[in-house]
Amino acid sequence: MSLISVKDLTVSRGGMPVLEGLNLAVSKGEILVLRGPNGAGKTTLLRTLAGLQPAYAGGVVADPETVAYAGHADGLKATLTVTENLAFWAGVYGGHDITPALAHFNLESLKSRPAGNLSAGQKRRLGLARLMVTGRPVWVLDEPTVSLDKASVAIFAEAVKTHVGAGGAAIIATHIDLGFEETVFDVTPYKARHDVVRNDFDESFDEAFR
Ligand SMILES: Nc1ncnc2c1ncn2[C@@H]1O[C@H](COP(=O)(O)OP(=O)(O)OP(=O)(O)O)[C@@H](O)[C@H]1O
Repeated sequence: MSLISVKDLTVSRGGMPVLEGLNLAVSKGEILVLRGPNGAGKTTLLRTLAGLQPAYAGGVVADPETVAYAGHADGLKATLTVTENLAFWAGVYGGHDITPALAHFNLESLKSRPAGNLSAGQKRRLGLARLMVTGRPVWVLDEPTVSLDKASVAIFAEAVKTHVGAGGAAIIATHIDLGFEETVFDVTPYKARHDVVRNDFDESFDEAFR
């Protein structure tokens, strides 16, 4: 049985359909990697899967409290320390131990540092460590490796493998090969017809005619 599925889903941005006719399902142990060019609609789809925006048509089927989402913004509290941030999220999600997350993402030496004083890559590591304290089965991740160095990418990939190996699942938009045994879902063929004109109208063209 799938942990999350969508049937004939249309997702939208600014009230306009971006992708339509989407059918997909993810079960325990599976990693689904979303591909498609910039602006294709991957973020829009992920945000809809995570329940951060409503579906335009069709729907997402998942039990409540299924998805943990990590998007472009890290969602960190700048004045709280690394430990306090993780403890905060553990509290929100139901009290999971933060020790393995601190250890796995090499955050122990930074644990008393306010999140606002971390480097971009360290912030990203903390944002991803947050996933481990949620206890949620489906990790929905939008370009999770941005700002990460090679070693941190490997640490992140290991966390995902461990999570899915323990019966979780992940849906990830990424342009890089993370070495997973994954199912690839290219969103390109699902581009909504209504979106064609708007997407083809690029900014330089716009500038030239102001
Ligand atoms: N706030 C907004 N209002 C209207 N349209 C938007 C808004 N944000 C994004 N879009 C448009 O929606 C479409 C889908 O964007 P989305 O961010 O989902 O693409 P993406 O596949 O994640 O791109 P990337 O690979 O660049 O991150 C794009 O054409 C984009 O320009």
